[in-house]
Amino acid sequence: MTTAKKTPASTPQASITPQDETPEGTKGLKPVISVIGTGYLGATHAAAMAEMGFDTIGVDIDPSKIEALEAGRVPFFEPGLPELIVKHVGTGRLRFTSDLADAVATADVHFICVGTPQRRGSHAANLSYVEAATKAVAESLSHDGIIVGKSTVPVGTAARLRKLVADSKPEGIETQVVWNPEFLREAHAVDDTLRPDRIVFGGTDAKSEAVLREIYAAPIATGTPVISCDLATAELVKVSANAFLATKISFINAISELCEVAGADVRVLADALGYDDRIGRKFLNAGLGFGGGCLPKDIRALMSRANELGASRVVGLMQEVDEINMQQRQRVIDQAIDACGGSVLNRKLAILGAAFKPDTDDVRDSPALNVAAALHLRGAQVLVVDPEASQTAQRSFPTLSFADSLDEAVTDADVVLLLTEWPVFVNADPTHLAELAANPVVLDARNALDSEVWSSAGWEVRPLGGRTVARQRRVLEGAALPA
Ligand SMILES: NC(=O)c1ccc[n+]([C@@H]2O[C@H](COP(=O)([O-])OP(=O)(O)OC[C@H]3O[C@@H](n4cnc5c(N)ncnc54)[C@H](O)[C@@H]3O)[C@@H](O)[C@H]2O)c1
Ligand SMILES: O=c1ccn([C@@H]2O[C@H](COP(=O)(O)OP(=O)(O)O[C@H]3O[C@H](CO)[C@@H](O)[C@H](O)[C@H]3O)[C@@H](O)[C@H]2O)c(=O)[nH]1
Repeated sequence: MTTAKKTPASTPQASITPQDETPEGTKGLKPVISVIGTGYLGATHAAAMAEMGFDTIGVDIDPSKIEALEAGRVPFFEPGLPELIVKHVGTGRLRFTSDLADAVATADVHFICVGTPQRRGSHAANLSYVEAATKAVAESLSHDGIIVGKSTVPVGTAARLRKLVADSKPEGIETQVVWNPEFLREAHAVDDTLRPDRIVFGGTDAKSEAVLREIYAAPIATGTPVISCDLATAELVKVSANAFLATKISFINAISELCEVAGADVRVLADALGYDDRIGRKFLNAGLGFGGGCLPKDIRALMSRANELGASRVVGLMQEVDEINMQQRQRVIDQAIDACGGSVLNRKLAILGAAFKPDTDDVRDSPALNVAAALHLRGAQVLVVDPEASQTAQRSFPTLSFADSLDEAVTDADVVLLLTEWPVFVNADPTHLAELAANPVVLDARNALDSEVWSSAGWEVRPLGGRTVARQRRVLEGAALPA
């Protein structure tokens, strides 16, 4: 390690430390940082490290990603990231390479940001990328350094990686594997990285703790809590956070089903729950449910790992959360069939949204595309529109048809399905769209439309788990609730 000048005497215990208790020990040369894997997480982390003042080298095995990033182009859509990358490629503080050995030889702290997708044919996480990247870093070490895992991994992974590193590193080189899980959300990645809610360090000793505190000095100085704990706790904090968020969404979706049959309005209910600050309103939007590259695979990896470790209650809980989530997709498919009078065969369906959520082009496990593909397979003429994700969606679902504009998608549609609540859809002029559609029926699978406004413009609005305006009026006028 080229940077730490002084080593504090004691190893920190699990703690939440306020900003002004940063340990001594890293004053001097700034550590140079390598970031292994420059996808959604790694590219953002590398840019944020440069923004925090560190010379940073991003590494990826995908040469097309490196070529794009070196030229200041971000190979995916993430608001604010291109500006940050261009800025720091420009300042010379940030560079990208396919040469991992060169990056590791230059850097002191190596962040592992490669993917941990769901393993084929299993709920478990595929750890082959993390293992390969960590081993490659260990083998390439030419001076002491710290290996910092950021990828989301099942509990116990980091301890195994420590052994792998010990077996792979050159003789005489000192290194340590610690875990620093990442909580950024796509579409808010830059802000979440520069201004995180909390920072978790797992398995640090005094020296690595001091180096990490120096790296995160800027957010720590603004009061961001730092939680230092053992490796297993750090790994589990990350997975538990995603499990809790997924549970919150499936909870409200289960309640939405009850709202639908009882004639209640899930949006009003969620607002009322949200006023209780023990509950909070966030992640209580009922609808098509969660997708993306994190929540679905992380709850499944948790189920798999908990099962291995014999923690059966977590397995049961996550199984239910997953089932409720997947059932939401089926509910929308059933509603579309119902809205078409019993069959979607040869009916024209406008699908608004392909990304797993707004403000991203990520279509990994996208509920919208899942529904679009299922309806396409049932013989519907499906036309998908998305402001940013058409290209990524087309690559994953080449048999689906894509429109260039909202108007094109809605023209002559028998039913419109709002599946991803992009503002450009939610704020569209319903009067204009009603003139284009063959049938002004909209399935609001994200409960995002103003049903009064759309109804006034002539649309029949069918929300998922809420009441239609007509139904609200009937209820207000004293009509009996459905049995
Ligand atoms: N996407 C998010 O919002 C987010 C947020 C927090 C945590 N995470 C976690 O971060 C990890 C990465 O997720 P992501 O969404 O960025 O995935 P991603 O697929 O977008 O990026 C992973 C990158 O790693 C590269 N890679 C694979 N093996 C490599 C190797 N040996 N050397 C160098 N590069 C290699 C791939 O080419 C790819 O570019 C996952 O564990 C994920 O769960 C993701
Ligand atoms: O009330 C809500 C909120 C979200 N969603 C859906 O939930 C999914 C996930 O949304 P979000 O969590 O915003 O997106 P991600 O970018 O996948 O971020 C999650 O996954 C990341 C990767 O682990 C973590 O770092 C983040 O903290 C965690 O929020 C999306 O399909 C949303 O449409 C709902 O259905 N209802």
